[in-house]
Amino acid sequence: MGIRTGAQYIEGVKSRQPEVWLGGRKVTDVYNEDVFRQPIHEIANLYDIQNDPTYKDEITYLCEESGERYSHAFKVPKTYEDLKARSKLFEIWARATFGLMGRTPDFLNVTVTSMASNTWFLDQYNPEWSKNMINYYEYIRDHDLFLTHAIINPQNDRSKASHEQEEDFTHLGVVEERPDGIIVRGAKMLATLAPITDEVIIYSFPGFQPGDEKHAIAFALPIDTPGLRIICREPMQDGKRSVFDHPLASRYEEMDALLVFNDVFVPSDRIFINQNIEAANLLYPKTGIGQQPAHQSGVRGLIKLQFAAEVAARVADSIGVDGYLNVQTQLGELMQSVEAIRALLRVAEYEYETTSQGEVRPAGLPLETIRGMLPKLYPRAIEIIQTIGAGGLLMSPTGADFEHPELRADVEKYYVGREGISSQDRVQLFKLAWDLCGEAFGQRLLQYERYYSGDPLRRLGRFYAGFKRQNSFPLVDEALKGSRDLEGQPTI
Ligand SMILES: Cc1cc2nc3c(=O)[nH]c(=O)nc-3n(C[C@H](O)[C@H](O)[C@H](O)COP(=O)(O)OP(=O)(O)OC[C@H]3O[C@@H](n4cnc5c(N)ncnc54)[C@H](O)[C@@H]3O)c2cc1C
Ligand SMILES: O=C(O)Cc1ccc(O)c(O)c1
Repeated sequence: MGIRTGAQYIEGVKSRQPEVWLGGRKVTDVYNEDVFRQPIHEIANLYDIQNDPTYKDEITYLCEESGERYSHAFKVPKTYEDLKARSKLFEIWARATFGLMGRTPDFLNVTVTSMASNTWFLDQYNPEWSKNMINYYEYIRDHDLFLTHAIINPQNDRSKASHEQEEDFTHLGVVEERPDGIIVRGAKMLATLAPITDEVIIYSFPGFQPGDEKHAIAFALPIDTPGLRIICREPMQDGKRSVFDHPLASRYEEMDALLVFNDVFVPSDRIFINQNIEAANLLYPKTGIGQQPAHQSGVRGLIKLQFAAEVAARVADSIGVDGYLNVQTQLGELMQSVEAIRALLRVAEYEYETTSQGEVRPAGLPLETIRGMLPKLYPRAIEIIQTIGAGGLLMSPTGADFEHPELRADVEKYYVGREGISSQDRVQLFKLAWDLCGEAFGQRLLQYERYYSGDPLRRLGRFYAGFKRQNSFPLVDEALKGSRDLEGQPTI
């Protein structure tokens, strides 16, 4: 079939009946649920963009073998140009949501592409698993599917392994093996956008310990598989808030959910890892499934940071405070943050690595540096918007106030900005800024940037340890040589 349109994606959503729970209620019609309506349309827009002649040739490719057109997310990058083509896809899609939606279809599509182009890894354990992975990749590519994923065990007792949790099968695991598949029970988190996706893929960040065998699994299923329950967090919007009052929150909320598997059957051909701790723990570090989606996160994160920086600058300009040195230094800091991430991204792409399988990946060091820096730079950007907007962020009247004949004159007078900025312009800008830096919606966006790639603290610690393994800090040896005499003795 090849690339889908927005309408085809929506048809898919309407055709399914996943078991979705929202605020103590079972959702019977996902498409017509207020909270999901706008996000569904934002995702549909992305599918439409790939059919738009302005972008089509840039972000999709014609496969010679099948004669079909697929998204660049499904092309295994073999050259720098392939990597750049992917980067363009990430950028065009991220711009469409200002980088505020992180788990758009490209994220997991590149992950699965990466799994399928590294089946040497699964082959070591079971050739059936790698065959299943290749078939699954072709299936989602041919149908252009949208996946959610849950790779973290629920946050119960982090000081204990999965098999040591108070109750058995709190963490997802295999309860029964059958000739034609496995039955799984337990929970996994944190499946962003789950209710409006086509499929779910389960794998794990490393961390399984001896005794966790039954939990060490990877598989994929249709999102409406019987027994799979999607428990949504409390929505931050009701789906009815006005675009004037909440220009971002009313459009880009990504729902997050806990997935509960109530004895769900996984057919053999959808199993990628079955009860193998080593395979489950090494899948992430040994294949490209860290680096390739991190490329998407880097490009998207850059757009989001740039957006936040622009909002800060426009807020400052609109109230005439960007001539003050303290405000200028904060804005300058933000512009430099954006430049730093942009430069790292370019280095990651330009200094790409080629694996022994011929797959091209963005360079690890600059990519990991982005992962380390964004969880600090984005919260700082939000803090700067809060600092510059100050009390004004809390003062905005509503769209309804503008429309009320008794109030109109007041709101048009008392909310004006510097010369040339009308009351409505300023209020709209401040509402947008508040969605980003004050609303629960904005706090989630911040939490996303901190945690989407795992715990940033442990990541940074691992980064240093890995850096040390590969670097002997030779400059210090060079410098120390200078303080020794010709016989190598210290000069005092
Ligand atoms: C908005 C949002 C969307 C997300 N979307 C997805 C998604 O779509 N799919 C998905 O699979 N995941 C998703 N994630 C989950 C994300 O992968 C996890 O939040 C992340 O891996 C961190 O795990 P945790 O939240 O369980 O934190 P924990 O691991 O429980 O950490 C909690 C705290 O304890 C500390 N801590 C815990 N264990 C240790 C340890 N061993 N040593 C030292 N300190 C420790 C941490 O530093 C942290 O401060 C999302 C997260 C967020 C916030
Ligand atoms: O390591 C990375 O940054 C890539 C990544 C992040 C979060 C995920 O959930 C995931 O599957 C992959």
